[in-house]
Amino acid sequence: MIKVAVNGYGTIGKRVADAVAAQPDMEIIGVSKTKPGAEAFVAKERGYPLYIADITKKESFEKAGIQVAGSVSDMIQKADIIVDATPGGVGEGNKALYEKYGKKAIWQGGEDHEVAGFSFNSSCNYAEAIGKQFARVVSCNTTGLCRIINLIDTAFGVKKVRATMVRRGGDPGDVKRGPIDAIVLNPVTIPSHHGPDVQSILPNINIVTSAMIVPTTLMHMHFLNMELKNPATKEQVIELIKAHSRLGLIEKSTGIISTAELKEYACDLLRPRGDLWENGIFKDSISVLEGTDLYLFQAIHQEADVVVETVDCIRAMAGSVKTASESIAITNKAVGLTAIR
Ligand SMILES: NC(=O)C1=CN([C@@H]2O[C@H](COP(=O)(O)OP(=O)(O)OC[C@H]3O[C@@H](n4cnc5c(N)ncnc54)[C@H](OP(=O)(O)O)[C@@H]3O)[C@@H](O)[C@H]2O)C=CC1
Ligand SMILES: O=C(OP(=O)(O)O)[C@H](O)COP(=O)(O)O
Repeated sequence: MIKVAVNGYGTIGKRVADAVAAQPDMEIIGVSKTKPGAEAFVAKERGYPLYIADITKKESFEKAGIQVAGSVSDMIQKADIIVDATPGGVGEGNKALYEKYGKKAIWQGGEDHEVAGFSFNSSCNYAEAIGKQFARVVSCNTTGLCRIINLIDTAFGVKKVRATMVRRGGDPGDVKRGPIDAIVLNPVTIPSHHGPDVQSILPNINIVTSAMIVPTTLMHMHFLNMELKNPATKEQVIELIKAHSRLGLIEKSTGIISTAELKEYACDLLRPRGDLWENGIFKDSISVLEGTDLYLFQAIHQEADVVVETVDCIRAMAGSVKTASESIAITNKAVGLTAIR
């Protein structure tokens, strides 16, 4: 069994812990937080040993009824690999600790590519991750872009991509974020960081992205245009999407035309926390104009899509499973992911 520690048991960390715990070849040896809170009680209920960043705060946790297993250093020494899910920009500061103990580590998209020197997406570069010591799972938006762009590029060749991300302002549990009533150009400048982030995995893709933030928490929405090198039909694109286990297809017959309805659908499907691990591509939006001009809308559940990618990254770095298709199948089966159709 691969012994996994989650350093940062928050929005992403708690989901990664549950996804790892569900795998037949992995186990959670510990999770960490900096202060007592609801998620500490969830970790206790799940049986995940809780470690803390500052061991001098042990008394505050124990006063709250939370048993502390030790310090983050203690946790790291017990693990084979650490998933760093601390807030964006915090994870970089933990690298020295991982190096000190000679441990493998995976960061999330809030860290720069340079922190790990390798950015990961299971359907794009799984083989390159095999045996690596460090990796970064790219952010939710970049994960969603890489999945579909790589699929279309492999089938038809992509001359250029133009994409706009309409991003959620914060997660449902983020009571300190916004905006409340504005459309915020973020960034105002074009291109946004998403294009170069995609190129950290798909370096040959000509891509320009733009992004904004709006008052919603449920999901991001992408407008995607790809100019193809070779002609395609809408039907061919749909068949390719259907054959990809992390690309969901939202049928017109569901009546779903919004992130709220899609989230409700995921909840009704009894997904854990209503999580949509796959891209939510709106089938009716798929258009191929003049044979080579592809358009589509896709919803991205920011809290979820990186979670299954992180599990595959663990497996690749451990070297236990050599192919993406085999790992993805194990991961998807263990968490209960059958992409929506
Ligand atoms: N939220 C999202 O939609 C997405 C986030 N990401 C990326 O995932 C990463 C994590 O983000 P997210 O889960 O949202 O963050 P959260 O703020 O939800 O969780 C961060 C966790 O890290 C803990 N923490 C904070 N500082 C430290 C520290 N010094 N040592 C150990 N643990 C610490 C926090 O503990 P405590 O609460 O006790 O302080 C909390 O449990 C970021 O890189 C982010 O960019 C990627 C895709 C989507
Ligand atoms: O990290 C993320 O959310 P957050 O930093 O806004 O909490 C998401 O991955 C969105 O980030 P991105 O827009 O850089 O992909």
